[in-house]
Amino acid sequence: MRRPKPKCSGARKQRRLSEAQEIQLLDSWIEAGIPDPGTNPLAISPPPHDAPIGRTKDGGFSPYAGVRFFRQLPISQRTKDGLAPKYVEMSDIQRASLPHSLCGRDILGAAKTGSGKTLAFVIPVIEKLYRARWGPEDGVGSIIISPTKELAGQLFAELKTVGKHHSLSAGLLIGGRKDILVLDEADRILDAGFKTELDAIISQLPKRRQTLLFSATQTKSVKDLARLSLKDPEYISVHAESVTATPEQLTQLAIIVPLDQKLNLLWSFIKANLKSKILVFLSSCKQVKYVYEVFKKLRPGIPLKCLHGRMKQNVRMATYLQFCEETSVLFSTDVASRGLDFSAVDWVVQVDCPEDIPAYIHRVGRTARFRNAGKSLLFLMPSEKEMFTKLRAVEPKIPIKLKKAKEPVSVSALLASLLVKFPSMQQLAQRAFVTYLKSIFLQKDKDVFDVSKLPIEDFAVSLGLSVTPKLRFLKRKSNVHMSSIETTTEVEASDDKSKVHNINSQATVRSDDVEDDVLLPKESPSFEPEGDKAELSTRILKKKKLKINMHRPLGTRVKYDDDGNVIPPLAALADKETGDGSIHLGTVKERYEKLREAMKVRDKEDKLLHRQRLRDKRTKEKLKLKKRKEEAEEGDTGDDHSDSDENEQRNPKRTKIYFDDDDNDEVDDAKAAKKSDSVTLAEQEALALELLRSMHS
Ligand SMILES: Nc1ncnc2c1ncn2[C@@H]1O[C@H](COP(=O)(O)OP(=O)(O)OP(=O)(O)O)[C@@H](O)[C@H]1O
Repeated sequence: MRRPKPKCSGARKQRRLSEAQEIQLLDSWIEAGIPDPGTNPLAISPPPHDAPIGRTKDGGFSPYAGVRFFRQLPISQRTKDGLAPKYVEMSDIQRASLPHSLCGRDILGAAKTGSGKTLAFVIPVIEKLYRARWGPEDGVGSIIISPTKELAGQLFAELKTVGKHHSLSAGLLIGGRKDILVLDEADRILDAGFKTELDAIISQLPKRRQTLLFSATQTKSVKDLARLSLKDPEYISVHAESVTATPEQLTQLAIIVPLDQKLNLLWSFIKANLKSKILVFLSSCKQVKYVYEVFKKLRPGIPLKCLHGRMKQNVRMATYLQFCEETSVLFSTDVASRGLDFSAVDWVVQVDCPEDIPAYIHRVGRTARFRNAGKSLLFLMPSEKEMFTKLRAVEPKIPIKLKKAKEPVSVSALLASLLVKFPSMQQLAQRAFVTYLKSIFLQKDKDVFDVSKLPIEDFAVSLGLSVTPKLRFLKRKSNVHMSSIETTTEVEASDDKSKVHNINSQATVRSDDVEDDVLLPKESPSFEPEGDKAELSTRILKKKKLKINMHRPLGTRVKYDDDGNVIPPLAALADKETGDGSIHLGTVKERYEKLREAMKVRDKEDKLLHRQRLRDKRTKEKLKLKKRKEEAEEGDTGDDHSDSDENEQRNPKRTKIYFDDDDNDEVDDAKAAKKSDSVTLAEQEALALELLRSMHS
């Protein structure tokens, strides 16, 4: 956001003067027309189209509560210029909230998806900072918190567009693994998954502040609101009287489909809608990855994309932007369910049932935005019919209708042959299988989600799997207390919203982050006596919680047999002739000698590679520096720049985007790897000797 550049200091002074005059006028105008607390500006009839705006002939000011157009509001000319020509007439939530927020009140706003809540807080933020003459030297003037990186990026873009004539500097802060945070989608941000981050931010905020909270499904929990210390907030719920909870222009359908037919139906649906922009919701990253990869191989005849929380930040952002532009199919987790304003989505297809009604409302809200039409289709398994009943029973209504499915084209056989041709997909399919079932198992609404009613074997076949992966969590359910499941699944929060709740403990876990049981090491009958099994499984759980077992020798690997059982170290060296598992000391020494030599060679190779990387990096940096120097020299030859132009050149952008630096990560990784390599040999030898000693003692 940049102010137009004045040519000389005289012009700058003039500009400062007019700024001060405008601010004074705006302050007086706002003061003169403050709406009464608790009143709804929508109930006030708008003034005539040609009524005066701002100061009136009698020395008073025009009213602004109840007006219909942005130009009638007491906001700066720069903001009005930023809004035009796209935004002329206000939406209901904007009309209802802006008169209150512009005069500094806290707001708790709820309005349907796609109804323009973003501008309802972007405008007061910009105006508040402008009227306070907030400059970069004053520090952070406003924080906008949103639950996902893409949404934060979108809000940042809107702030830049509307504030483009202002001199504010804005930054976009997005975390690497966890989010940093704008105050949009308030109910989501206030839920348990963001508690630590939000509390940390709130603790740093000044007591005297203005807080604006917006969502399509607003929280009214007194406890939640107390955490934010809202001061006499205005509760603005513009669609509270509305007949429907979802946009009126949205056509909503549901279809009953068995689990093993879902992919067939999805494929048939995509093939039947090749000219449509389709957003497909699945329950976990692994589901998304698998469906995206296999459908891509089957070439449906429309571009396919995927979006989930495990993707690199820059790829996520690029995918989001591409889907805004291009007619394609986007497979996504709930990371795309809230706030994102993809343009002109024709269909939202929910292949996996949403966890609750707010989740349903946000997902379908990605289509039918701002007076545009859209359609949504919800796949429900026979065991999930209760969700349909719940959706129909909610007030205000969700007008969803059941549709009969035609016989879909079967792709299961094609998927099976793909898994044979591309073995790496086998693992994707197994993971998709396990995480999906586990997410159903962990869902809290047991009226809807019941894993025991699902055709598990048929589901595996439908994914192309020839063998049904083991589901250890189902076995554990009968004889292990739920808390041990918690131990294995408790994970750090990420922005992927496919979270589910443990029924017993209400602990928040995410299906994506749940470990794949199919990959869990199992007890090895040949090396562990029967009685030690329980202890072994406890050890496995402990290791998983710690993630890194500090006591394991560096550079060691855990090996598994074909059934996924752990093969104890040195098992391969056991005397095959005696068959009793005994090991000759000479064999072991010989083995370690070989390993030692192999590691020396690897160590050397790694060091060479690392040096080469450093050399490449330095060359790149030198080239960059040289280029910058040349450009600067070229720039110096021109003499017709005003001083602000020079500032511009030195500081080409006042707005900054802060992303995680993946390159740096790589360098750090290389450093860490080098460091660990340097201790590997010595440690390896010491541990080997210790191991040998313990075996023969
Ligand atoms: N006054 C307006 N005039 C024209 N278009 C508008 C207006 N306000 C918002 N829009 C457009 O409407 C679309 C939806 O707006 P926005 O993303 O703010 O909705 P939202 O209520 O925040 O939705 P969600 O609940 O999904 O987050 C955007 O494309 C935005 O540019």
